[in-house]
Amino acid sequence: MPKTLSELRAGIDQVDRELLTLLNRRAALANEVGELKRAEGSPVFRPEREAQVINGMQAANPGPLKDDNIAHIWREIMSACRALEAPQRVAYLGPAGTYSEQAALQFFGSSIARVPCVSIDEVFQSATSGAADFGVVPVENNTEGVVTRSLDLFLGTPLHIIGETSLLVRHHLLRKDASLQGIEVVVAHPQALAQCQGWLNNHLPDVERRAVSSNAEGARLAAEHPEWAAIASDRAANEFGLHIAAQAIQDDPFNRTRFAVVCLPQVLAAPDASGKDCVSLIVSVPNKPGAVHDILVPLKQHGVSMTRFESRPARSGQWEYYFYIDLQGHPSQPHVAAALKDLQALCAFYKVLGTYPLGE
Ligand SMILES: O=C(O)C(=O)C[C@]1(C(=O)O)C=C[C@@H](O)C=C1
Repeated sequence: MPKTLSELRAGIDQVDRELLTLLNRRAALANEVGELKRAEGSPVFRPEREAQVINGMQAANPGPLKDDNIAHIWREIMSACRALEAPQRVAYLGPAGTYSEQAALQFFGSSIARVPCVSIDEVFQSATSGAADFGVVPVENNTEGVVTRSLDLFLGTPLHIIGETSLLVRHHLLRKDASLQGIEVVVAHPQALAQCQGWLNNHLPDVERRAVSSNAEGARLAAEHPEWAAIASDRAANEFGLHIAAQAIQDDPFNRTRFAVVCLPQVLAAPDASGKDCVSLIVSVPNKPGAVHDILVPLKQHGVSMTRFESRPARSGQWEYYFYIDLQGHPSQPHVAAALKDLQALCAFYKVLGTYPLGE
């Protein structure tokens, strides 16, 4: 005999009670961990431990819940437990409703103290001055390339990268009214305007495109001006009471943006190895033939994979460049340590931006 709806719901209620007891037992343990950490003055947030917990739960997952769901659920559980130890203050490019905010929530879970900033520069300043414990900044988009302001600020900052997360970015055209008729201006962050240029050329070829400081700021303006439209997320549509006049208008359906999570080394030292880690570096090489080739040799010799290689002008007036390099592994692994030592010996400038668990 198949069970009735009320029997099945009674089963769910029973399981929920058990989950409640278990979750509170877990929270009480985290509270005790918090007391231990307070006594020894060590940091609350431990990204490598959280990565291990999530990897472990995914490995043990028999289904039917998907591994993505498991990651999401445990991220929130740990966020709530962490907030009992001490709520972490996280700075990001605001206002509410930006992709940067979404990235911050994806990385830390929703139990954080939010510190929205007006620019990427202010995110770096907040995390440097102590106004926030952590900052979340965009570093690259798979269609538009690197976020140059973030890369340039990495060069001189005392902050280091302790984590990363990447977001599938779906841009919508948002407006007070749900139609495409009578739009005079499209407002958005320059990156979003660039990521949607094909759609804009096809559907709104004669409409002015105006760059603003963030997509959420564009949404705020579109809520004030009925003849303006914004390019932003569905969260921004909710936040500012706008309609989605056209959905998923980004030219690349797999449009992803990667964000780095930064903090002062005093707030959190480089995370221990989690098993799936990355080292980010900035280097420059002497201006001589073959120098760029030479820095790749130690990586090959020690069997270290490079997952990213970007260049930025050094602004020295010469044709000199800084190279932003991501390597797979952790410096506690002898082959990675050996490759880094040999690489450093070849560089005119060498800065480790961070060592951190690979993100989602
Ligand atoms: O294991 C710890 O250090 C904890 O504080 C517990 C816990 C968790 O909830 O599992 C919470 C915060 C840390 O970032 C890591 C893990």
